[in-house]
Amino acid sequence: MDAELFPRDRTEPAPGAVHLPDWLPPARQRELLRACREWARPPAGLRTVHTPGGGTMTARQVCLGWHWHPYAYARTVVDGDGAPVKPFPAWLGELGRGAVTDALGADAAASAPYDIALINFYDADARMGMHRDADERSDAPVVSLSLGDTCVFRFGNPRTRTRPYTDVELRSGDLFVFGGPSRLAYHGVPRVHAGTAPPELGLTGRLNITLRVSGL
Ligand SMILES: O=C(O)CCC(=O)C(=O)O
Ligand SMILES: [Fe+2]
Repeated sequence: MDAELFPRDRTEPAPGAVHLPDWLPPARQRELLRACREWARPPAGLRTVHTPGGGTMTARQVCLGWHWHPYAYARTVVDGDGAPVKPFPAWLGELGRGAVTDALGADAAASAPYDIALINFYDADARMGMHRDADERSDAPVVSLSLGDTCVFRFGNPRTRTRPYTDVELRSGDLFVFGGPSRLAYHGVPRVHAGTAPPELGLTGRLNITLRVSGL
């Protein structure tokens, strides 16, 4: 990673979509990583996701609160070991509210509590195609936290998978929030930069945690 003379700035790549670099201090990153490692254990642990068209997602996933499977939510791991999904902890909801307040202001913080976490683990070859987070029944902003390796996060528009989009570099500790007119924007992860995680974190690869309000 190149050294930097100036801190990275907050940016708004699309209306309602905000990138806050270095939002999570190193100690909170380590705490969140420790929690992710617990959540990834079976039952209802980290799994490979298969899509109805016969595809396999390269990022492996574990869910809290509600289990996402293409393209719906359930209370048990219906496409895996069948176990009940792990509970969504209150402290993660507080983190989500704080994130939305910092990114979009207190008025944007959802009245309904955050109750879903999708945790994706990317190894060096993993990526995620352009998609919308459209299986929730709430227009509350999606909160995305990144740990470990830096990635290219492609953030687009609600109409098409293609341009216009902006490529944002998401590093360990970065926050990205998308709500309002960008809540249903297409986004994806075309690339992970292997070996770029902060060495003191102790993670090989990348974790992304998205927090959502189910409305279910
Ligand atoms: O890994 C990321 O940064 C994005 C993850 C994502 O888009 C999702 O879980 O729906
Ligand atoms: Fe997504």
